[in-house]
Amino acid sequence: MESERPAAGPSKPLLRALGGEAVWPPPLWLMRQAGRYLPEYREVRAQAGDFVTLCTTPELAAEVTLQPIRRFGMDGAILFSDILMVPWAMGQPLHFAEGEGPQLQPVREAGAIEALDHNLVVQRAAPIFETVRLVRAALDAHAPRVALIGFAGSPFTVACYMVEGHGSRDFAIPRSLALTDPMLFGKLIRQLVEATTAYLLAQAEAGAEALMLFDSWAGLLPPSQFRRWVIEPTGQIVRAIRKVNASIPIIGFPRLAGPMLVEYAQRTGVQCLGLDTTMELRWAAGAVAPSQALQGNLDPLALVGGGMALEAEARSILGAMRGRPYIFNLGHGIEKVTPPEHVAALVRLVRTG
Ligand SMILES: Cc1c2[nH]c(c1CCC(=O)O)Cc1[nH]c(c(CCC(=O)O)c1C)Cc1[nH]c(c(CCC(=O)O)c1C)Cc1[nH]c(c(C)c1CCC(=O)O)C2
Repeated sequence: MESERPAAGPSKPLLRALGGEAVWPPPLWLMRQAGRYLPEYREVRAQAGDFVTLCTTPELAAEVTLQPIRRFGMDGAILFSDILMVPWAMGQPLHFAEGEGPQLQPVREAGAIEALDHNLVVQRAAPIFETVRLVRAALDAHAPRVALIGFAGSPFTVACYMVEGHGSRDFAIPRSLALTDPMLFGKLIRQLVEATTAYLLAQAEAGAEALMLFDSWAGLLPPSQFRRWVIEPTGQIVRAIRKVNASIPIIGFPRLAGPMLVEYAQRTGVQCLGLDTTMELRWAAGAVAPSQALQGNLDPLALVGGGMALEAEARSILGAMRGRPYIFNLGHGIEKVTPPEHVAALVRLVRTG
């Protein structure tokens, strides 16, 4: 199937970097590059009504995926969806309240956790795979250098929202459950490993060329818990994907992992490490294998502010990463108050090296 498509993987700069090549100037994309800082996104978002409808209407989700590519010409397009669409597809009611972030009906007891069904995911998420197909066809036709990135949340971060029911600074409820009833928390994590593997493989089959696992809350865990709930399940997903798809590159993003990045890089099998804003880049470069790509880690606030500080921060990152496989990105998602012209300026700067 893949051989029939134009511009096969290896010629795309993003895929070459993920393959371990020191491409320069480095390929670039930005976490949350589609979103509320773009007026054209706000227009489609208003048309869709609610966020879940936007994520499950392929024509609209494909349109917002492509908006930042048209405007700025990044090297990667990331599927427009959300990490919480996996619990939604497993049967957990999800709602995005205006200004409050996601709201889920919390699952905390054995009955509620056992009632979730990971087997439903591929069927219920069908519109999301259709979005992948539409975006890939559009890129093949109009932007053959741009690679399509599929994604999911990692089991631990997704479980945090599922158990807590909404965002939190410390996710004390899920972290307590993991300590007091690890058997039950482990059941939830196992369901998520199954669901996430099937969900990512279906994205790959629909045309995604790289996959990313977002583990936004990994850094809340002490090392023993980090090994058990971050490294183990992530490794299981990577190995299960590898059995079916030997080549698709996987980016892991264990946010705020600090020194645990070393074990994560060694033991999960990911091809690329996403780095958050706190990561010291030269340390990270020494902590992972030379063939493992790094991605990150500009402070999203530098992009909000723009000007000389943005230029200085971006240049310092480029200086530290030159000569190794690297993908320019932020260390966390774009802020909604980001002026689009600052994004355009950053793309120009990175492109000129
Ligand atoms: C934790 C997390 C979520 N979602 C995601 C994470 C991991 C990365 C991170 O830590 O930010 C990942 C995500 N969310 C979204 C994408 C789309 C692709 C992209 O452009 O990066 C991706 C990759 C769209 C979105 N996901 C969400 C929006 C904003 C919703 C809107 O348009 O109203 C977008 C564009 C909503 C969302 N979704 C989530 C929260 C906490 C929120 C509310 C925060 C907010 O409102 O900005 C859960």
